[in-house]
Amino acid sequence: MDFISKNFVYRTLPFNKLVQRAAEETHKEFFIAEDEKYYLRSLGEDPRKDVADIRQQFPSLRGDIKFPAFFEEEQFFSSVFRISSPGLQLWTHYDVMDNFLIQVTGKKRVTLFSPRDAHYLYLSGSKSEVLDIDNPDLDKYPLFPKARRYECSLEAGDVLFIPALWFHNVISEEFGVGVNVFWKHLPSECYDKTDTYGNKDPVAASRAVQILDRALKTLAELPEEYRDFYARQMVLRIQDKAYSKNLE
Ligand SMILES: O=C(O)CCC(=O)C(=O)O
Ligand SMILES: [Fe+2]
Repeated sequence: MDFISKNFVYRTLPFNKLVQRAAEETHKEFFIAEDEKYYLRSLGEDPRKDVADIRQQFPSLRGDIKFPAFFEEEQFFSSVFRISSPGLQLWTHYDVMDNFLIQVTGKKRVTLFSPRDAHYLYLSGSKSEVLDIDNPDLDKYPLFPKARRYECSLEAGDVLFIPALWFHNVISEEFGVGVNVFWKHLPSECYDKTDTYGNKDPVAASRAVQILDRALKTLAELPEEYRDFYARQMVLRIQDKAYSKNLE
């Protein structure tokens, strides 16, 4: 799926039909093409306001789902049902919560990139513009090969811990059913209250970015030579004051 050219559409189907279509490679009934792929990412009761909780939206599955006991119930954020066709690839992105990705059936390849390699990923918001991570366009994305990648294969019964801010790209190698659970590891007030997907930046981060945008506008009032001089000082100050010395 390509979030820039939006090569996908949102459609409604009865659940059994969705499962049937996601499980077959060619369809007798389809929306666009007989080999189209399907992806379900479950939502909350009111998708604009509520977060997904598989225990509420799919109560008959409630008893089947036990989240690994790595966090307190009050840290729970959401649990998302994910069903995908074979061959479906989800763009590289980060989420702001810690996450267990639980594979129920099928096989997935998950490629992770460290948050520290973000500057090689050509980000647009929380998503990377590099879609074909196995065969990237090096004229457009020359720094991409510098990003260290960590790959793993998820099979039925496997659970992958994806820490907050770690980029992930997911390819379903088979028809797959999975569930993921996001939880807050920062104090609750750090998170954006309007976030329903677990991918809005923490409030302090969004505020800092807004202030930076204002600083950039202000710098633009200066002639080039001066703007360059003060911008470089500011970069050095950010590196000195805000970069972590504890991370490799
Ligand atoms: O497995 C998938 O389809 C996507 C998983 C994902 O993006 C997540 O768990 O945050
Ligand atoms: Fe994700």
